Amino acid sequence: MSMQVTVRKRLGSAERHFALDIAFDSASKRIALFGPSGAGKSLTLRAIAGLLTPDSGHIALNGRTLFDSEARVDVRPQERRVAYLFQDYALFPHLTVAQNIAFGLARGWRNPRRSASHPEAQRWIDAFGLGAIAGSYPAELSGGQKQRAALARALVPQPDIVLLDEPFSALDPALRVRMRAELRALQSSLEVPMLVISHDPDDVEALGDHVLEVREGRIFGSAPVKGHPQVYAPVSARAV
Ligand SMILES: Nc1ncnc2c1ncn2[C@@H]1O[C@H](COP(=O)(O)OP(=O)(O)OP(=O)(O)O)[C@@H](O)[C@H]1O
Repeated sequence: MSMQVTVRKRLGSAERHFALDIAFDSASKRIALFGPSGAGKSLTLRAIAGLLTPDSGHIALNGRTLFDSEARVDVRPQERRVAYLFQDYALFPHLTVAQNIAFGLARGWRNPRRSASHPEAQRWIDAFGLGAIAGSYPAELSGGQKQRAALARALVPQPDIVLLDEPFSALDPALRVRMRAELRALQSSLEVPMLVISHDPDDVEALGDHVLEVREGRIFGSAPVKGHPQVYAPVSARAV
């Protein structure tokens, strides 16, 4: 896996501005963007996914250019082979687990039929142990089942990377611990690289090998998580 990201974007109104100026390279399969609320983590993720157009910059994944302002390259989100997992998983409430997962394969706007069989979707249903609840609707699922269903839907189209935006933010602390462990186990068993954003050091510890700390729109520090615990230190404790 190789990822190069340089993104500059100015946002705001007359009274309030935010300047995003992010640059990093990574060869890790487990990248974590860590930093306080409002630091620019989600904006960075959205730029990688193609949901936010930078003012300037360059984004490449495994040598494939997804965005380049100078060369005027801007690959459409659906052609980037980048999966984006939203904070609340965004499962379709009116579709069953199997239909939600098959939706990852769907071309066009038609929902997958309840009765249709999709071997590629079935593979992930089996891999994630979702067979017993394949016919259930999202409202009937536990938090862990929702997470697995959303991940399965994201993985079905065989993305080059999965981006996870604060995957546990909506959970109570006990469930958060369980889901973190579950995602950690999935990371070990899956080949697909993941980039996770979080403001929780425990998430970073469990889910990242390459940690990038984001503050005020910039990469403030970059380190392998185990070797450099100073990434967790308060900003005042370090030289900027
Ligand atoms: N469309 C916009 N116009 C102006 N400012 C924006 C816009 N979108 C985001 N911002 C600002 O950019 C900053 C970074 O936002 P971002 O969502 O990337 O933060 P974050 O690090 O992901 O925080 P959180 O953990 O709270 O999601 C915030 O201060 C936000 O208010």
